[in-house]
Amino acid sequence: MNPVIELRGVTKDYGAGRGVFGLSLAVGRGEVVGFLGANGAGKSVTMRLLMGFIRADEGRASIGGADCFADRAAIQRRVGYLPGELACPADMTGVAFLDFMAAMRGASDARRRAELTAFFELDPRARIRSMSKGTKQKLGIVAAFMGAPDVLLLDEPTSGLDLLMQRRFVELVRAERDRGATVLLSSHVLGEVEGTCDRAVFIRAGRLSSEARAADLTLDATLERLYGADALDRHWAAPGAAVPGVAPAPPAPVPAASSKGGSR
Ligand SMILES: Nc1ncnc2c1ncn2[C@@H]1O[C@H](COP(=O)(O)OP(=O)(O)OP(=O)(O)O)[C@@H](O)[C@H]1O
Repeated sequence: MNPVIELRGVTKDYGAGRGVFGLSLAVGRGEVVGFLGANGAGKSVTMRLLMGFIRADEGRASIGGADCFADRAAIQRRVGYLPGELACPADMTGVAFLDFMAAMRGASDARRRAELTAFFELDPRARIRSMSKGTKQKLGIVAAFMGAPDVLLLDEPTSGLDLLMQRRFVELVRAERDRGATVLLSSHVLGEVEGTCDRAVFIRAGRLSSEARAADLTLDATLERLYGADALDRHWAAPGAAVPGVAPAPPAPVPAASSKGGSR
């Protein structure tokens, strides 16, 4: 494989076990890879390292052979990045935000921008401050995809999108894959990973833990990969498993199989 996105032994240590540690990961040209991990596992930190927003303590992150930190200006122009949360002045309108992003990336394909805006039924004229969560997310998606980048880093891309828009997003990523784009996509949504990705890599407590074909992501197998083999046992045993103020319900008795048959 000729990797486009590559991490080699990357560590960013925030202390107290927080951060990412010795990450090695390669995404080949035209591959769509899902990046799965529990809350706080290190997905966004990895994305930010790849965008050159933060500098690794150790190891090397590169995209297309360019060092993500040393060549960050070029990386940030070239890569379509959808952050977990849009960072922009709240007073800005959506249109001004898209203009700003297009100017920053030197990408000004007005037709594609209009097509994406229509596809997601987005009216970008409002001030970002007044937009709903899903509308802001659509704005971020249009900004990330409008330059037709050949590399996309998408951090929880369907967060806040309604079901129809989630489906449209899956269709868009499939079209980008057919176009040959290389994509790393973090997600908590199994259907989205199954619908778009070739394979999934798992991160636990800042370390890559396992890898699976997207087609093999059953719920139980994924829970195990995310939290460990005893995940479900630990969940039920944990004091936090009871909903505050609600007495825990006794476990439902398993229906005894009748020896007389009598199925209806
Ligand atoms: N600037 C920072 N300073 C200190 N700790 C940080 C910083 N950024 C991230 N962390 C810590 O690094 C760990 C990984 O965070 P990250 O945001 O990458 O998680 P995530 O996998 O994206 O989680 P989620 O699914 O909740 O979005 C967390 O413990 C987080 O608190």
